[in-house]
Amino acid sequence: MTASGDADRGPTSGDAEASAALVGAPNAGKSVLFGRLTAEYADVSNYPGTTVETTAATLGSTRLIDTPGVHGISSFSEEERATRAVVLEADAVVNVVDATRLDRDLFVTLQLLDMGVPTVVALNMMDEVEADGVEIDVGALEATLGVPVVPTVAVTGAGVDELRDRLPEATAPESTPVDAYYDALPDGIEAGRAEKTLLVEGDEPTARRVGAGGLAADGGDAPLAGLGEREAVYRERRTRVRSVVEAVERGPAPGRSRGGRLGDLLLRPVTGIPIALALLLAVFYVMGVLVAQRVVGYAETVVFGRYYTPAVEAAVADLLPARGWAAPVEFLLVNDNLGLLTVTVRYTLGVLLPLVVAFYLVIGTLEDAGVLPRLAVVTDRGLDRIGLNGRAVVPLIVGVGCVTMAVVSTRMVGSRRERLITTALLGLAIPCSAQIGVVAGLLAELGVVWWGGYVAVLLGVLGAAGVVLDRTLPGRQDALIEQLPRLRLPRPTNVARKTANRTAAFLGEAAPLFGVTAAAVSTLEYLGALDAIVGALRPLTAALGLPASFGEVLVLGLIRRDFAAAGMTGLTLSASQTFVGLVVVTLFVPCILTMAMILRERDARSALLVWVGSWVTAFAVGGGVAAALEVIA
Ligand SMILES: Nc1nc2c(ncn2[C@@H]2O[C@H](COP(=O)(O)OP(=O)(O)OP(=O)(O)O)[C@@H](O)[C@H]2O)c(=O)[nH]1
Ligand SMILES: [Mg+2]
Repeated sequence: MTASGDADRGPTSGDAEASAALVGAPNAGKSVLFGRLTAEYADVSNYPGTTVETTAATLGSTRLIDTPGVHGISSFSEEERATRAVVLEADAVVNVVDATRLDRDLFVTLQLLDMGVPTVVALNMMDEVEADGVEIDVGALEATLGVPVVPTVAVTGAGVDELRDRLPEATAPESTPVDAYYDALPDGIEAGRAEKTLLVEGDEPTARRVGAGGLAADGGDAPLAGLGEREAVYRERRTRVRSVVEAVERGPAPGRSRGGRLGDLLLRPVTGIPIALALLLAVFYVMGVLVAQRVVGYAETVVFGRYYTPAVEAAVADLLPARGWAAPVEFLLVNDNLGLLTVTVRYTLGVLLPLVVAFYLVIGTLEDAGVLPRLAVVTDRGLDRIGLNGRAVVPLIVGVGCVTMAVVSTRMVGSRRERLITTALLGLAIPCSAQIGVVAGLLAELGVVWWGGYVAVLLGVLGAAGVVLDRTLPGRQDALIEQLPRLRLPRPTNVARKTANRTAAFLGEAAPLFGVTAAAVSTLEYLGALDAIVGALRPLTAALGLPASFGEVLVLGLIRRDFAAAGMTGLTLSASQTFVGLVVVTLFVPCILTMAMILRERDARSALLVWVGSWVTAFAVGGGVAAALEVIA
């Protein structure tokens, strides 16, 4: 259902099916509306930049497209290019406006109307407008804009039926003040109103498409000089936005709502840091104590230990003949190390699944509330010191959910340089949910101090790696802090749906991969080759003060770091050995799917940098921690 936006495509004709696109600022509620209108779930989170690729589904006979949030239809960033391409092709646009931020969001509205794109405005978040004590004269707004305006509360579904009904009324005014600029365009240009508007705004892909660059080049001017009236057009449009807002909005300036005050507390270091610590403790308690010790403990000892594993072993023994060829098959299926039907199933369903689901619930709740970007800001004011702007926070947060997805969302991070830094940090130091789950489980048995130590080591590595990358990569960072989302009460239905989606994706991806990995490792073991590999890794494991069997954990870690963490549950280690092992496993190479994504989104050099860098970091830091623990103990 997901189609990558073909960024530089111009309008094409002859598509039989009508299409409509949801377009608007980041975090305005497009994806919630998309879900309401089509019953297709698109990822929803309370921070800007959740949607990075276009998604389509049908609404009656119309193809409805969800797009990444943008503050303008242009080509400055990857999301904007994706959204611009969709807008140029769509037959109509549902412009989703965050009604609490009219002054910001009507810019896109007026731009769409200037482009002559048939538009219906969904005036979303009307519940929050009401809670703020603000009044918006919807009739007046509709009259001023000259297009249908439908107040909605996407999360409750209010207004969604009316929005669906009025979609066919999508329209645009005959002419707008931007028309005055068209005269300045070179003669003989073949472009519709949408493209003419983009041209006067100096949109380069459009200029290239209509050949305007070439036209101006022999006229002596710089290719876009005659076309780019961007400054003037934008200024004029902002003036119009202000006068529209003044005309239709009444009431207290969006001031200190309860969410606003709490949001401020999170941002101030004195209060924010203790809250962040409290949240970390809560995660530790939920993950480590409730889920790892109780649920996983029960699953391992009772469900698998008492019932499942003995039954499967007995069944395999009964079914397979005790003849020669059956021996390797039996080994593959039920060996104590990574038997396909025994240990692999236990790790996947008994260890990984409960922990992953629990962490998805935790992270989904935090995402829905909008606390994560704030915590990131307060706990890491030094973000710019490691060469990143505020937008990089989101991929790092997404990474805690799934690093593979996060690599895709680095698209929203300003420059190439910052994208590379963010990707590297994701690969090096951000553990994914599956991993955090197992890690928290293992650390819970050691106690809360170790949990604190683990978090501290990771933050230290994150900071150090950032500083090093910042110093060594050429270029400068651009300052750009995305507006923080408003704090909201998490919605259980969204959290549940998101968790279900992610769990299904996790099982679909991890289970087969684990099966293949386990079969491969068992085969190596049967052939005696595993011992050779483990032997080769022995100098490394010995340097960490870990037993040779940790080498097997590393082999699993080459595929996925959470497999490695799960593998550690099968070893007998002392507290400090467990800690060292977990640090190494966390910093070890990204899972192979993440590597594939880095190759797709970046290039082979970056992928190699991250992969080799992970080996070095994991063992350097692990060795350091091992040495330090020896000294303390
Ligand atoms: N109170 C309230 N919250 C809403 C409403 N619509 C959406 N939200 C919340 O706003 C947040 C953003 O919603 P999304 O649908 O992910 O926003 P989006 O426009 O798709 O955002 P991007 O994908 O980042 O561009 C989520 O936390 C939603 O639950 C609404 O009408 N009222
Ligand atoms: Mg979205």
